[in-house]
Amino acid sequence: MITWPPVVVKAIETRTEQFRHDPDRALIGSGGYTADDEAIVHDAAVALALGKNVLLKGPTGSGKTRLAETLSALFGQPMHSINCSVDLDAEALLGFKTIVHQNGQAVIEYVPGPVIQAMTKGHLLYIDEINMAKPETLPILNGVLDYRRRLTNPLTGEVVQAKPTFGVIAAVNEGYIGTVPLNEALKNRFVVIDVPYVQGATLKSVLLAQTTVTDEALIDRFVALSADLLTQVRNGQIAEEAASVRALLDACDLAAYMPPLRAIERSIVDKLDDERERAAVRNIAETWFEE
Ligand SMILES: Nc1ncnc2c1ncn2[C@@H]1O[C@H](COP(=O)(O)OP(=O)(O)OP(=O)(O)O)[C@@H](O)[C@H]1O
Repeated sequence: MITWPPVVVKAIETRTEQFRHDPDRALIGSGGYTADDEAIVHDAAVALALGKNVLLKGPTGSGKTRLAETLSALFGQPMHSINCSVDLDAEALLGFKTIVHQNGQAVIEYVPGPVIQAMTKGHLLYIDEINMAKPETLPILNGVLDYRRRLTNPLTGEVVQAKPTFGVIAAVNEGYIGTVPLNEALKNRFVVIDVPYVQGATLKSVLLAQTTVTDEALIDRFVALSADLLTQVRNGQIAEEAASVRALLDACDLAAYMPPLRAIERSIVDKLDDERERAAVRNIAETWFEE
């Protein structure tokens, strides 16, 4: 159980009340992030309550999105999402103009994008894969992340000032062996929270909660497999996605219907390109599961 400091308790109470009847309530996260270290959730919540931008840093499938959803659920605050590797242009962030017909007349209407919506409604904004943002997108994001919380919307010419509860959570796939580094000026605007793969008893509880497998002995072997895979990742022997919790959840789910080694082949091995890495994962899996 996390003991929340008063600043978080107050933010939870006021925001839960503020967004109780919000038309975007469907955008409130579902929660469910389980931490090895409670400081992860605690510190991220404190930073958000203080109006700071939070950067979740961790390898693929480590629960960053799940953690953002959990923070949204904690504060009872709707969250709008953008993915910088998909939502590449300004339109995807800020919105677009369209022609609508009103009383037989064609009028141009502005449809606000997720950044503008989150700012004007005081919601949370989740920016996934922020390190993949294109150089031309960065000025928009810099303005939003700035302490002034203000931007000039090029589509309307309006200066948009964010409501006080507006908060930004960003995520970057920066793992144990490093990926695309984040631009320093951008990183500087965040409080950074590391989100590593959970292990041991925490991983077991995640697998029990999110897969259909109920056989604890089988789950224990998957947890042991994960620990071994992670050691090999840290040694630089295999790619880090091989130790992804997401891939492990897939393997567990499949293992309810097929031999575990086949489930591991489909969920983990077949995602790796390098034959040496594939063999390494197979070898580790064979120490825990029989043909
Ligand atoms: N600590 C955790 N607690 C609860 N669920 C977790 C945890 N870690 C991983 N998961 C589960 O693993 C899957 C992947 O998690 P999620 O999508 O949040 O990862 P991510 O870090 O955002 O991945 P990516 O960087 O690829 O976008 C989800 O099904 C999520 O529920």
